Amino acid sequence: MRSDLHRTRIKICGLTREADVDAAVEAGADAIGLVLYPLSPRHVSLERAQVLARRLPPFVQVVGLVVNASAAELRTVTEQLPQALIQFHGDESPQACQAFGRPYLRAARMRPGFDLLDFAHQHPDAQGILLDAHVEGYGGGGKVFDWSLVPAGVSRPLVLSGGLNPANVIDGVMAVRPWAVDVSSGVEQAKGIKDAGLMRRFCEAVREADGRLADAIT
Ligand SMILES: O=C(O)c1ccccc1NCC(=O)[C@H](O)[C@H](O)COP(=O)(O)O
Repeated sequence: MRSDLHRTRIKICGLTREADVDAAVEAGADAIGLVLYPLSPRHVSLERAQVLARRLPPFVQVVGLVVNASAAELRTVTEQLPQALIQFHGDESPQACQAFGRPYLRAARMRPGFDLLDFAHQHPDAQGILLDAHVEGYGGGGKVFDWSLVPAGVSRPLVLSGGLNPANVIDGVMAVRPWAVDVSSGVEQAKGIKDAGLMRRFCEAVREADGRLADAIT
């Protein structure tokens, strides 16, 4: 249940440039996502991720996104980017996600018939479940899923994702009332190239949604 004081957290994902990291922080992002998956057009190496992460001020979280990384690769990520919250965005089992013993984000690819309640129960150590659209490949598809598929009572904080942008994020927050939202392509000029104005407008829209929900509660 949301309180009237809830501030929907904002993750902006797929950053590759220093100026975009700075602009995301300026716009009000609470987290920046760095795609460590080599096949993504938004991929950054661990060395670049360290450089970008060092720009973050206190209380802005870096998220390291992996897809079916090996245990050795994951160990390297946690050693070289120890401050990162890991986002599992592939087919990783609950055991694989929990094996490295740290909080993590687990992506769920939403589609009719998907049991999100059970999925969340399988991930008691997940700091959150990121709800993404079910697209070919693994993610970053810019596609909205049917928000009515999200049931009440999910046991882990939810991060609404998938095709969000400044024009639809208010509706998404009002519909799902998530702990946080996540956006990538909806604030881009091109893959991996963010638009400072779109990031600002996205964050402003999330604040507008919070205000409307607070007014509805009080
Ligand atoms: O962003 C990518 O390129 C990507 C590639 C492979 C797996 C996951 C990827 N992104 C995951 C994210 O967390 C995105 O922010 C999420 O899919 C939403 O993307 P969008 O619909 O473009 O806002």
